Amino acid sequence: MNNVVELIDVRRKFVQGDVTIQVLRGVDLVVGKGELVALLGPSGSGKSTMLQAIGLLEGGFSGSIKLDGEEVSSAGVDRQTEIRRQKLGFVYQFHHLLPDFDALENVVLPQLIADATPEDAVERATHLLTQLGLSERLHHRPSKLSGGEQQRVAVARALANRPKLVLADEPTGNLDEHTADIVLGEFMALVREQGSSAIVATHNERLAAKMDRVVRLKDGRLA
Ligand SMILES: Nc1ncnc2c1ncn2[C@@H]1O[C@H](COP(=O)(O)OP(=O)(O)OP(=O)(O)O)[C@@H](O)[C@H]1O
Repeated sequence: MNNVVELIDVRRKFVQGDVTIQVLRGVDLVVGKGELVALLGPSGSGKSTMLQAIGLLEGGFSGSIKLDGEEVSSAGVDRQTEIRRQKLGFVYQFHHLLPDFDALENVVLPQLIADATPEDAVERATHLLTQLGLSERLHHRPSKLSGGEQQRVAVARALANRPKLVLADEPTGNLDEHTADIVLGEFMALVREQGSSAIVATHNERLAAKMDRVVRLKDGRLA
């Protein structure tokens, strides 16, 4: 069985003028199928940068990045886009939902882009949103939802295409403690139910302790 993520010696530096910041200094990480990993580290330690590398959202990295057994760091742009659509789901601190579409449509759209039939996409979106307690909110636009509800829609959207791997960057960082606990619990249950893996970047030790494993980014490497 393939690991879902294998990073070997991943490095990233940012150069601005004559200042160079070496953010990742040789990151190694293996994430197994179905594993939920918390990524901890102080502000500025490179958690988002690491998720951008794994999510194929930016270039400029060196080292090896394998997703689902495939070396993707050297893949072409088209293949990387395909991998993002087929295999990855993303949740951010701020929901980034489309404001002119309702909750259901926000979860249906990524499925249509991935070639699902409209009937299947609506059924899957309804199922996910119902599991997240939003069956009465399907036709609300994001602006008519609470912060916790918005983030639940973002979770449903990330899981809609049954990604092998969900990358979450402070997914509950914008919520109060109680709501953060509930939404994270729901997120973890759904990820487990569909057998996906997840990497969740967070500052929150308490939430991190609920995951299968905690890794810490320090001085550009994982401890
Ligand atoms: N596009 C960029 N250009 C220049 N520097 C950058 C860029 N992106 C990130 N950095 C720098 O890289 C370092 C790591 O940033 P990153 O956002 O990955 O940290 P983080 O651990 O996610 O922090 P936080 O917890 O505050 O979100 C920071 O010092 C940041 O200023």
